Amino acid sequence: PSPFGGGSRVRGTSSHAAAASAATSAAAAAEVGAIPNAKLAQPSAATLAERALLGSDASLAVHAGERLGRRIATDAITTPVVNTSAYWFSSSQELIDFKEGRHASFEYGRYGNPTTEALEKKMSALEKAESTVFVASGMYASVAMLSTLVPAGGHIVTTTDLYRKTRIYMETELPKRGITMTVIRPADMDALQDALDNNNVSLFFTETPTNPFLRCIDIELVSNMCHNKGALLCIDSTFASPINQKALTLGADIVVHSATKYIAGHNDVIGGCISGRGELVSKVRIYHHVVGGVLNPNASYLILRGMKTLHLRVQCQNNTALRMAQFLEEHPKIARVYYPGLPSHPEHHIAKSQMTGFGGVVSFEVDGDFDSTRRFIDSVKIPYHAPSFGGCESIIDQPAIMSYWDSKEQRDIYGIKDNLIRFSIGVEDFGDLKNDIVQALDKI
Ligand SMILES: O=C(O)CSc1nc(-c2cccc(Cl)c2)no1
Ligand SMILES: Cc1ncc(COP(=O)(O)O)c(C=O)c1O
Repeated sequence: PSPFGGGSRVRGTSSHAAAASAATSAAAAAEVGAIPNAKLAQPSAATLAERALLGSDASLAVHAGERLGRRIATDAITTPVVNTSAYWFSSSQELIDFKEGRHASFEYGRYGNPTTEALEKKMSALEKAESTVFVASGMYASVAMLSTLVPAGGHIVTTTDLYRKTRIYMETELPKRGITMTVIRPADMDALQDALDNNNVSLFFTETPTNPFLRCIDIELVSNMCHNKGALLCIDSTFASPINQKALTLGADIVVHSATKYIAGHNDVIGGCISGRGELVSKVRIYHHVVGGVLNPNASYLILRGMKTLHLRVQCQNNTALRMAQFLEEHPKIARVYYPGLPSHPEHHIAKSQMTGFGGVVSFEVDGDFDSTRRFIDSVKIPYHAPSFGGCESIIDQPAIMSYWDSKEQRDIYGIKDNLIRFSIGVEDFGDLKNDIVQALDKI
């Protein structure tokens, strides 16, 4: 087999790198994802070696998927961007070996890419997942998961507090496949049990923490409730990031992320990922290979590069957000603060039990009306008035305008008050952000 493990042949590679790559190419071929019809395999020798070497999230964020056994064999420290739409084979026999799972490659760009594969391995290491597939956006990740794991005519459960576009997709597209849905309030475990008892539930899909009220669901509890009834549990863990929460270790079957947010972390790329057991992720990957919401390898590189500092950024954002939440909760012009790290949060006890940090987003209600809230937003100087969250630059928005301007009815149904603010804390200095918020509050 090629010394470079299949299609990504790099000229001028050192013998060391070639030997490392050759040692992993056969094992890598069996890793789910390289060949969609491969039997579910044990982790490759390289993956096992990495796990033995890299114990902490900090080391995994920097090196997992890249330090040992990266399929792209060069002497470069960084993972090269493999810009190709197709992969070549040296002989018909090599192509047959690929088709039958003995030779690792990707055949065509929609079926995979070595740069993206390194990223997938890094995420699998951080989420303690058997497999991860990276895709074009967080929304596509949710769509691919729902399209694959919920059968036509199936029934799902989800929660009232949810990213609005995810809700819109489930309300408008799933019924076209005869799929029905029960919507429960995040803390209403009786409603979840009732839904599981009275429906053949395929999947419970929820965010935790949720957008925008940062409600928290007890992952271990709901996974047991679902599994007792043969239902799968998928957690959208975007607001937590894999640093603060490892949902698979708590019983979730699948985790999805908008990599656009904390994972890439620089407000410069859109992506998504699905992580979990190989048997489940392989089904999503096969769907993805057909439908083709492909993550461009240049985007993969930006996300890989962002993940190098994921642990540092998230820890900083956790700390600053907690200090900001505590400050806001004491301010006379703030009516209410929603932050899982505050004892006043309805699920603070759940967040403490399943999260190591509470994230960088603080939602709060200004003690005022629509116009005074607008004046506050328009008076802040450091946070960008923009959508999205989780990046280095602080972002602030008023969901009543940003996400729900088109529907007063929806705002009323989901409790999106005119004075609600979402504040995504970046990695700026807390003092600078606090002073900026103070001067803006002084103006209302
Ligand atoms: O609604 C959209 O399609 C994108 S706009 C959107 N912004 C946020 C959001 C979430 C947390 C904090 C902040 Cl500042 C913003 N969530 O969706
Ligand atoms: C919780 C959550 N999941 C998914 C998404 C969608 O991700 P993307 O914008 O990468 O499609 C968002 C977007 O804000 C989100 O807040």
